[in-house]
Amino acid sequence: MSAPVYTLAEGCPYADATTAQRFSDGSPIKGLMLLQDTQLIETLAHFSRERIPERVVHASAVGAWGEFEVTHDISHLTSAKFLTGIGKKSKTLSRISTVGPGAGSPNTVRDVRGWALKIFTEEGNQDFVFNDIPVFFIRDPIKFPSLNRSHKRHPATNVTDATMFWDFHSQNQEGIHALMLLFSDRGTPKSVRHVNAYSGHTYKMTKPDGSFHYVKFHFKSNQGNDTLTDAEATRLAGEDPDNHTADLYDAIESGNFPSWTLYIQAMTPQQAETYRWNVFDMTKVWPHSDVPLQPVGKLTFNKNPDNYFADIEQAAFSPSTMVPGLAPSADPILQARQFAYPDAARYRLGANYQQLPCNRALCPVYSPYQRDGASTINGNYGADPNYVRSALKAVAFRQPVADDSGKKHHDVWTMGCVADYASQVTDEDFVQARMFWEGVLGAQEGQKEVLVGNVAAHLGRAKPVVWEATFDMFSRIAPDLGKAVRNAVAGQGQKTQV
Ligand code: HEM
Repeated sequence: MSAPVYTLAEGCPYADATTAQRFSDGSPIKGLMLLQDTQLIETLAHFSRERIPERVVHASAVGAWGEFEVTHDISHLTSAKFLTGIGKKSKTLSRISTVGPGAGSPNTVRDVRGWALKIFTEEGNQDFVFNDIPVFFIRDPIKFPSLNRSHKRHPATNVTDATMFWDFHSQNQEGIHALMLLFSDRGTPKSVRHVNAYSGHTYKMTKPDGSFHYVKFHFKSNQGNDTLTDAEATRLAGEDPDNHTADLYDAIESGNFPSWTLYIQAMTPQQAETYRWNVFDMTKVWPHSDVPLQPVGKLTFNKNPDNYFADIEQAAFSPSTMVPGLAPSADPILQARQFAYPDAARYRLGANYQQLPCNRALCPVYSPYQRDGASTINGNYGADPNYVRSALKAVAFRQPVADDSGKKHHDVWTMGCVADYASQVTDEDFVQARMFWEGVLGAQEGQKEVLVGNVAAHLGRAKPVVWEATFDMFSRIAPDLGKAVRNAVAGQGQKTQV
């Protein structure tokens, strides 16, 4: 292959990429630089603009291209075409991230993993913006900035701060189930190939007749849900901070393609009405014994990005990006997220971020009432009318969804009044955390001690002023847990006993 001819960014060939033009008498040490030196000026000016705003959360990540294949028919639940027809395949783009730390931070820190997936379907893009734990720390969206600030850096010291972390969580105890998962070894996954991903939220699967089911999504790793111990994760963070990034890249490069099985849990609206837990409360799971998992399809990562910045940093995922057949539920966190992600993408990438190659739908896009703006690269719909209902050019529309009584009952809001609302914590919020403590960790030799040790190591770095409230919070799960955390913090360095 012949070598590419170097040019400036406007395409003009240039003699040497290392020269600078200067005015001199030939002396090696004397000379003045010239403003006409376009190569030097463009090189320096572009360098200062290489960074775009980092994601305010989930800044550090790894990504891959892939494929989703339908393995089980669920056309009785949804009209979404990418889920209809066994064997149907769609191209995908994924981005798996830590949440709190900034870009370039060690991969193995104790944190939730974000798990974003874009499925390029014949009906437009379907984004799943999930986490590797099935519950969330809050259920009131206004708390989201506070939650994340408490996990990040202190405003004065700029150091991550255990006191802020436990102060937030001991005063907002609805997150106890998520905390239990975070401080088990699931908070330190072995690699991104070994994490599961969960919608957490309840979504809706809809049919054109207006009927629907409530669903939760689960992507289970076919590599197994494997973890590191706290000590292994800490060692890797120092010795091999890019460990997860390199692991995924190398696996894909060597043809060892990781895969996940997609399952759903589905409930009718009537079942949701009488279910023990509010299906719009993201701090609760639906135990599999209540609502069994149904297999749907297989996701495989099969291609590394050609360029990280172009494919992964510029990728924009949003829970609001949904194809016909899927819809948001009334979960307040999910509702808030419908706004937050496109808003963040416009700030980070500009008004036309959907036109970037990594985000561009593969099916035809005709959105002529959204045009112009910085970096318009889609032809801008030429001379087509830029206003609605023009008689000059016919535009076809999707058939509206019929209204049936089931839909009316859950989606038509005829009574009520505007009121300020904040959820309150009750004993019921500790039930599932207790099920995890007794049923899951209790069934695995030594895992209760692991969780207590992980909590104590972190809480021990916080100021004592937040300890009592935190011990009390863990006692609400089980008195032995609260006592064990108290003893472990008091006796840091001694062996943990539960
Ligand atoms: C009120 C609640 C939430 C708000 C306001 C919120 C907001 C945000 C924002 C602003 C970003 C950065 C987006 C960007 O710059 O492109 C982000 C990223 C992300 N969020 Fe959330 N978030 C919320 C809850 C959640 C929940 C519950 C999950 C998982 C179930 C989640 C998963 C993610 C993931 C995976 C990313 C990274 C997306 C990517 O890779 O580009 N978030 N969130």
